[in-house]
Amino acid sequence: MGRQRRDGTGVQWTLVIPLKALARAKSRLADTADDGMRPGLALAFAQDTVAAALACAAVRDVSVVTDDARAGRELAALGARVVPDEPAGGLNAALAHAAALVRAARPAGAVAALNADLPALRPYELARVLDAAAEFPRAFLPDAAGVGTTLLAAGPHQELRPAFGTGSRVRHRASGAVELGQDGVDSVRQDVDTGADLRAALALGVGPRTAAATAGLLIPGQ
Ligand SMILES: Nc1nc2c(ncn2[C@@H]2O[C@H](COP(=O)(O)OP(=O)(O)OP(=O)(O)O)[C@@H](O)[C@H]2O)c(=O)[nH]1
Ligand SMILES: C=C(OP(=O)(O)O)C(=O)O
Repeated sequence: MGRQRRDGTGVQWTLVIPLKALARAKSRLADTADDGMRPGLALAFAQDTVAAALACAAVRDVSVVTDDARAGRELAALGARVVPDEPAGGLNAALAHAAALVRAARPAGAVAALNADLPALRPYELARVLDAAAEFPRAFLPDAAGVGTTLLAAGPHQELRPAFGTGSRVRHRASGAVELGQDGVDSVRQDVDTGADLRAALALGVGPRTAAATAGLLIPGQ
């Protein structure tokens, strides 16, 4: 049984969080963190994202889609289920496959894809977004830059139909997913791709793994 809600819609979500191999992750942070640091930084972002997601009252469980052994170990230790990155066809294929696995186990379950690079994520802001998403068959939240997507949600019996990647806001809107309101949910929108994004996330306040991983890092413009 899912946890009882004190407020909100009462819908309990399964989150699917994709994470590529740490050695290849966060390439756009190369001017901020060197090759030796980026894998640890990508893992710290994912750990803070998963920990906040698991602490969210609207979240039943979290599946991380990854083939990275170290990330899988660390995120399973936080309480996430780890799903293999199949069919090796990139981000959207992996998300569609993982969402189908979730649905096979619970056909009427609500499923949402969430980026793994949200180190400032606040559980109550995530609950606000998921409660809003529960009003629609499919819904999404644009990222802080206004061009991408940080969350795509599909209600009971709805296919997720993920179209993540550069410029995904327009694609998700064109797919019929409802764009959710953006007030008061900055921490769910603040993905970290660049040094400027990292600065913005630090200003919001990041989780403890990201705080430790960025201590002593010279971030451009900071
Ligand atoms: N499982 C899985 N996750 C992926 C894949 N490609 C990207 N992701 C994840 O999807 C989210 C957005 O990915 P990207 O922006 O393409 O990659 P990134 O590592 O965040 O950043 P860049 O290397 O700078 O592009 C991140 O959480 C990634 O880890 C994939 O092929 N499989
Ligand atoms: C995958 C995405 O994120 P980004 O490329 O910003 O990491 C997206 O916005 O769909």
